[in-house]
Order: sequence, then structure tokens, then C-alpha cells
Amino acid sequence: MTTFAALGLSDALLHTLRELGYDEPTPIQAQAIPLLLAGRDVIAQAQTGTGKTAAFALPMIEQVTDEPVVQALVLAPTRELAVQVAEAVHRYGRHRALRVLPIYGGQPIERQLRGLAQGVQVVVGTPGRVLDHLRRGTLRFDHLRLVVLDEADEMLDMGFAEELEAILQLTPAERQTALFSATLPPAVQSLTLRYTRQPVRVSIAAEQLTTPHIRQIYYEILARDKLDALCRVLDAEMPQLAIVFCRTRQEVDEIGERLQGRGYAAESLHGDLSQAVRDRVMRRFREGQLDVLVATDVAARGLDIAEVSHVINYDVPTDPESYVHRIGRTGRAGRAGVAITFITPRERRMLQTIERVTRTRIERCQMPTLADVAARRRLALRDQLREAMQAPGLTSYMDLLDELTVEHDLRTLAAAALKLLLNETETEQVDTITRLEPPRSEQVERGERSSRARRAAVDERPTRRESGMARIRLNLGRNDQIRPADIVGAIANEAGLSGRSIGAIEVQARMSLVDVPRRSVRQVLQALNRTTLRGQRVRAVLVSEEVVVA
Ligand SMILES: Nc1ncnc2c1ncn2[C@@H]1O[C@H](COP(=O)(O)OP(=O)(O)OP(=O)(O)O)[C@@H](O)[C@H]1O
Ligand SMILES: [Mg+2]
Repeated sequence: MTTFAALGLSDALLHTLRELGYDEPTPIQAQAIPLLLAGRDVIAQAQTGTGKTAAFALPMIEQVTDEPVVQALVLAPTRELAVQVAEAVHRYGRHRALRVLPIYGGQPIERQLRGLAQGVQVVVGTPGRVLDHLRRGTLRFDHLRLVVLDEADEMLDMGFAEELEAILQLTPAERQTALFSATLPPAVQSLTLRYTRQPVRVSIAAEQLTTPHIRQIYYEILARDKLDALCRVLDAEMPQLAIVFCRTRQEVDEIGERLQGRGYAAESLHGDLSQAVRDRVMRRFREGQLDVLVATDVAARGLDIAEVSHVINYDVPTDPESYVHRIGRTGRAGRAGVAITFITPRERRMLQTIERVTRTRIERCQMPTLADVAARRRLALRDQLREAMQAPGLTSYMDLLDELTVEHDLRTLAAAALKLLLNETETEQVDTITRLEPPRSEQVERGERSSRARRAAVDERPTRRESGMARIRLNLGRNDQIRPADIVGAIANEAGLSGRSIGAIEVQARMSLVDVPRRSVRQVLQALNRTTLRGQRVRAVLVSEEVVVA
């Protein structure tokens, strides 16, 4: 086993590492640090959360002199990552009191100018703003010795190629260059050929592109069930911190708001927000004031927050690299994590591509039932109670207890207290989520069709599911236009959410014949029998007072 000392690091740095609790180097650190100390160019690939930052920051700190001129530059794709890496370099270099300055767009340029004027040794920035400063002449690279491109592939993907080239052209030719990422697809080749000199490739041999510490599962559900499913998953999993990734900024805003509306401590993060808001959201999330961060891929790369226990892909990522980085926000530095991906039936192929590229099997799971959620809450309450019993401060409650036990039996009293704590109003668990109401975006597109669907669904109430059977009660009024497609939609909804294939599930849609004229029921029956559900023909028959769809 290698030690940090054996890698050739100075005593002062070794001391800092001991203080930080770093006992031994990670594999990427063991390989990259000696090469970088020897002045070689390095192209390094290693799984998420395996300490790539220290792999470049430690040799950087050793090479930088006390002279107050910019000697090292780290480029990162996002502002949040630039800030985090700057803080990491500062932390690793604290025995040296290194001056490290993050430089990124959206931050007042005056502050950066002041910082630069004071003389910094290391700059960590996003390509756009760094180039800005170079062109203004407020940043000079005459003494630059080391350039690191963190998440190099992402910077190219984001269209920063020109900026990167322009920046690299303004650096001394004899500088040292290093690229780091958990994914380095072939597109990075041309950049490496032009801007590195005889680079050494370091790639940590791993069976999978993702880390084994992350449990990877997926649920297949319909798009319109996603929000319900998300809430169900959050309730069942009770993450310490969770990041929910969505595809678009609008969706991030919408899901963030709807989660807030349902009482979750959630906030949104994406590139349209002002820097002040982005900073505040990140600070609150890191401090644990938020439970859920809803984000675009802006949060997919590099962010290192130990407490993130769950990553949820609300939308399946459009490329495997994005999947790798997104789920890599959990399961860091050997910790356990859970990654949950929602896919709609049409997205199965995308999932297969991800599995193939990452060489990982993602396990299909059944959506947790309300009973599962209740069971989890009870377990959690049990743990909390045990903790509370150990903690001081119970005396004042004993008086109340003495008062109550005069009249009541202790067991009944405790049970009532538990009931209040769990706040479970329903004694019988209803295990269906059924609403015909489509999400807001769909409603707009569907126009007046949706208003009919809503009306038909007003009184729809889920009934209790028995083994393997989902029942949906549709209370349809006399004047409702009954659209078979809506009924089928509700059934598909339920089947999708329960994660079962429709072939294996028996479904009943009931209509009260008291309110619905027989003629309408006949029409519905005929129409239902012309409908298909996930490629299977629907069979609907009238059984006394009920229309049964199977
Ligand atoms: N040798 C070590 N011993 C213990 N912890 C370490 C060691 N090296 C790094 N860490 C910790 O591991 C965590 C992940 O490190 P880092 O952010 O550098 O990962 P990464 O490889 O850059 O991941 P990503 O690909 O997601 O950017 C950090 O919290 C860091 O403090
Ligand atoms: Mg990193």
C-alpha cells in the first residue's frame, strides 16, 4: 500500500493531510501525484468521488512558490465547481497560506479585480470569465507553470472549445498541462494532442465506470406520474440530502415549486438564476437547510457534498456520461449512496445504452407502496424515540405523564402519543395514486380536452388494492363526457406506478350506473374495446353494475 509520504510530498503537506484525516492516497492520487511532481503532462480518468481534486491540487501546491504571481490555473465548467475547487486548494494549502482566487461569471468583477491586484498564486475559474480577464489585461499568465482542466470533456461539451484554446494560447509554451475527469470520451483527443506534451495517461482500471458504492435502480413510470412517484420515493427513502436532476430549467423550476407546495424543503438550481440566488441555494443545501436540490446538469459535475445520500434522475439523462456524473454526486469517498432513475416506457433504449457504456446493471424496482412508506416512518420514529430516551430534558414531561396516568393506562397513552407523532390520519392505507389530471405543461397542449378529463376525474377515488389488483373507481356524473382514453390513461397510470407490466395486472374501472345513462356506458364499452394499452388490446365487459376492464 502506498503512503502519501512515498509519493514525494513535503512534510508540511503530509501534516495537513493528516489533519484532514487523509490516511492514505486513493489510487488516482497514488498514480497522478508522482507524475505531476515530476513535471509530466497527465490525462487522468478515475471514478467520481475518488479524490481527483487532491490528485492535482497537492502537486500544484508543492510546485507553487511564495512569489505573488499567478503560477497555476484550474479551469472548471461551472461556477459552483470553481468555488469548490478553489476552497479545496486553499484547504490543502493552508500550511502555506496560499492565495487562491475563484474567478467566474455572475460575480462582481470589481471583487475579482481587487483580488487579482493583491497578487494571487492560483486561479480557479470558468473559461468565459478567465478569458475576459486575460483580454482586459487584468490577468496575466507570464509566470504560469501548471494548467489543470477539471472535467475537460464537459467544458468541450458545453461549447467552451474556443475559449479553452484561446486561454491555452495565452499561456507559456513550456507550461505543464493536466486533464481530469471521470469520463474522457474520444472527443477530448484533439484537445490533448494540441495542448499537451507527451502526456501520460492514467486510468484507474475499474470494471465499471460508476462506483460500486452506489446502488443503482430504476422505475418505469408514465411521464404524468413522475411527480407523485418522486414524492413517494422521497417519503420512502428519507434521504439525508437528495439531488433531483431534470432536463430543462423550466422543469427544474416547476418541480422545485411543486415539491415546496407539498411541504418539502426543496429549492431549484440552474443557469438562469442570478449568481446571488445560486450561491444562496448551494449554501443552504450544503448546510443541510434544504433536503432536496432540484437541478439541471449544472450540478452534475464535480460537486462534493458528503451528505448527499440519494440522486434521483427525474428525467433519464440524454447521454451515459451525464448519468455517470449525476449519480456520482452520491457515494463519495467510499460512502454508500442510492441512485434512482425514472424512465418512461419509450426511454427503455436510453437506459440500455447507459447500462452498456457504464458496464453496469441498473436494477428495475417496484415503486414503494404507501405501506412501505408508513413502515419506513415507523422505523425512523423508533430510532428517534430511542435517541430521545437517551437525551436529557425529559423531566418536565414526566409531570405531564404523572398527571395523565392518574386517569389513563400507560400503554394506551403511549400509543396515542405515537399516533400523534406519526400524524397518520388514515387507518387504512390506500395504495393507489390515481388522478386523470395531466401535469400543467400537458394541459396547455391538450387544451379543452383536458378540462373534460379533469371533470371526469373530479370524484375519482382510489379503492384499496388487493393482491396484484389495482382498482380505480371513476365516479362519473350524468353530464360528463366519458372518454375511454381517460379511463385507460388512469389504468395505465396505476399500472405504471406500481411498476407492474400491464399484462400481469388485473384492473377494474368502475362506473356507477346510477348516474351514468346506460347508453353512455355502452358507448364507453365499445370504445374501450377498440383501445390498446401498451400494445395490448383492452377487453371490457359489463358485469352487472360495473364495467370491468382487463
Ligand atoms: N486520500 C483521501 N482520503 C480520504 N478522503 C479523501 C482522500 N482524497 C479525497 N478525499 C475526499 O474524497 C471526496 C471526493 O473527492 P473529489 O471531490 O476530489 O472527487 P473527484 O474524484 O474529483 O470526483 P468527481 O469526479 O465527482 O469530480 C472529497 O470529500 C475529499 O475530501
Ligand atoms: Mg472532481
